Amino acid sequence: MSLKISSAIEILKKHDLLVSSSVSDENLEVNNISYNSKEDQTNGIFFCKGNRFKAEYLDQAIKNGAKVYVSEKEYSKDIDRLIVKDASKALALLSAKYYGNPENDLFIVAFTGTKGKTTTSYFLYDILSRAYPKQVGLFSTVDRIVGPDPKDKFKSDLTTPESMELFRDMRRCVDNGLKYLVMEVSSQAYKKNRVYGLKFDIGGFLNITPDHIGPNEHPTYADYLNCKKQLMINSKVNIINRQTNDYDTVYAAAKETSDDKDIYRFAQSEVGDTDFSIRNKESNLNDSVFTFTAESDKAEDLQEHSEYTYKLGLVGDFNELNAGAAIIAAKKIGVKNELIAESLKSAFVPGRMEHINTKEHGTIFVDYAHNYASMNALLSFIRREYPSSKIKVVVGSPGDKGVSRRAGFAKVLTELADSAILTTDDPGFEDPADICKQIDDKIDHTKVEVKTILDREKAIRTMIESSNNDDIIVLAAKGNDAYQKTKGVDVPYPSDPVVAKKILKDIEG
Ligand SMILES: CC(=O)N[C@H]1[C@@H](OP(=O)(O)OP(=O)(O)OC[C@H]2O[C@@H](n3ccc(=O)[nH]c3=O)[C@H](O)[C@@H]2O)O[C@H](CO)[C@@H](O)[C@@H]1O[C@H](C)C(=O)N[C@@H](C)C(=O)N[C@H](CCC(=O)O)C(=O)O
Ligand SMILES: Nc1ncnc2c1ncn2[C@@H]1O[C@H](COP(=O)(O)OP(=O)(O)OP(=O)(O)O)[C@@H](O)[C@H]1O
Repeated sequence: MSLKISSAIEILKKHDLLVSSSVSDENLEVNNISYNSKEDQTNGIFFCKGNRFKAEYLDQAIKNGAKVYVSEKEYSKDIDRLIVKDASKALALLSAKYYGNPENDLFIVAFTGTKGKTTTSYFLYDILSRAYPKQVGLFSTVDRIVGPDPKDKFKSDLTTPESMELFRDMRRCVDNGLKYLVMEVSSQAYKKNRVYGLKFDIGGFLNITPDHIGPNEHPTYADYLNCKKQLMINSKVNIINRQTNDYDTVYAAAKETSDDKDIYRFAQSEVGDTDFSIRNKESNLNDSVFTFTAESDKAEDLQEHSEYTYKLGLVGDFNELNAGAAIIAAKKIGVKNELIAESLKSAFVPGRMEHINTKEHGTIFVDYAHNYASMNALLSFIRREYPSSKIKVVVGSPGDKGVSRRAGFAKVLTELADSAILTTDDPGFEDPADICKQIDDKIDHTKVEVKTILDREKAIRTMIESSNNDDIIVLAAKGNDAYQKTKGVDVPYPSDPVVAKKILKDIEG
């Protein structure tokens, strides 16, 4: 991989990002790119970016071999430099070029939404992998898959990677023979210009509710919405949940760059003015059956049958909605209904509505729901489908972020749970006992029975041992995370599904 400095200058000028350049040899071709001074920078281009950047990082990068740096400030006159208006935008554009513009060789489908990005991405990844074996990549919060070999699958650090890693991993996808990429795009990705300049073949907008607002994330809801809707502006074909909050704003964003014929709307209830409708036919604790109906001419054109019935192996009405978005994307790519149906029937998403049937202790769901909106969607679904079951929840809230989730959990537990055990979930630098107390203080104890057990494994054991076959236990918010983020360290934790299965083995054999 390489980048010629003259070409970098040309790209920066084209995007009106170049403020000044001080370059001794425009023909220099760098073959190293980095924004982390600790790495080897031999014959490299180094990017000074981020609020916490310090001048000494550049000194270290120069010592480590950097030949050129890109920055919003002139920190040093010791090496060649390109001074730019925005270093994160420059990083995205120049990384794409450095890695040989792999995005041009991939059909990219991206999903955004406050909730459902991971689930929908896995649904579509599975569908496309059946239709086009060994040709599909996945960039999700859980895993990044850059090739067909098991060694090409690894855990993600961010939902949407930093632009440099994004283009690096797209390059790996292309080199490994992949043709399709399914990815999640977080609002932060737009806020931090991780996907700057990237055009998506298909973009899906699932929903938006107030979340991710606070220090280090978005200052206001308006800023959050503005970042999220960028996916619609930057997608050729748009898939939009007709029932999302701020639908008019999202639709207008899609219209900025796409014709009506390239915008597909879908809805779960009779809202009218939609292209597809999803209607639940039946559901149980293992799967749900729903019809997917074309409601407009362009929707008719996309499907072989104007109505098709799917069985989804992941319960929750919100998952039918996620499936709807994946179905439209798959249809647009040309996958047949039968193949989509086969895939959805056996859908599995790590840590999302994973269910464990017990012999004598009810049904256990492990689910990543970790704010009011997602817990409300989850517990309302269970309450509606199983009105006579007791809903028992084990949950904690993380430290150092998302403080509003604590009041959200108190509210949703009061409204919908029968009993709860509050426990530890990624306490960071906070005391988990304080976090649990903050949740507990806001719960109406006349409506829900609450205990605090800080040891998460003990909390799960206590809940399982005290439950019987009519109960539904929800192990919430941690999904299948195999760590507890504690004081800056990822302390290993076996994960909720593993813990629950081990306890069941102990007590049920
Ligand atoms: C707020 C935010 O998005 N921050 C991200 C961003 O940091 P930044 O550009 O501001 O950089 P910084 O942390 O100020 O550091 C300054 C620079 O100094 C460099 N450095 C630092 C130390 C050193 O010795 N040498 C050196 O060169 C660093 O490499 C960095 O380039 O760029 C970093 C990578 O370049 C990211 O790791 C970091 O994500 C942080 C860790 C994060 O957790 N972000 C969360 C909020 C996030 O993005 N979440 C969304 C999902 C949200 C959702 O669910 O919707 C996501 O997409 O994952
Ligand atoms: N469409 C939806 N609407 C509301 N809640 C949902 C929806 N889809 C999933 N959920 C709930 O949210 C949880 C997280 O789902 P998922 O991981 O797919 O979303 P995400 O957008 O990737 O989340 P995050 O950004 O927090 O990683 C699920 O475990 C489920 O409880």
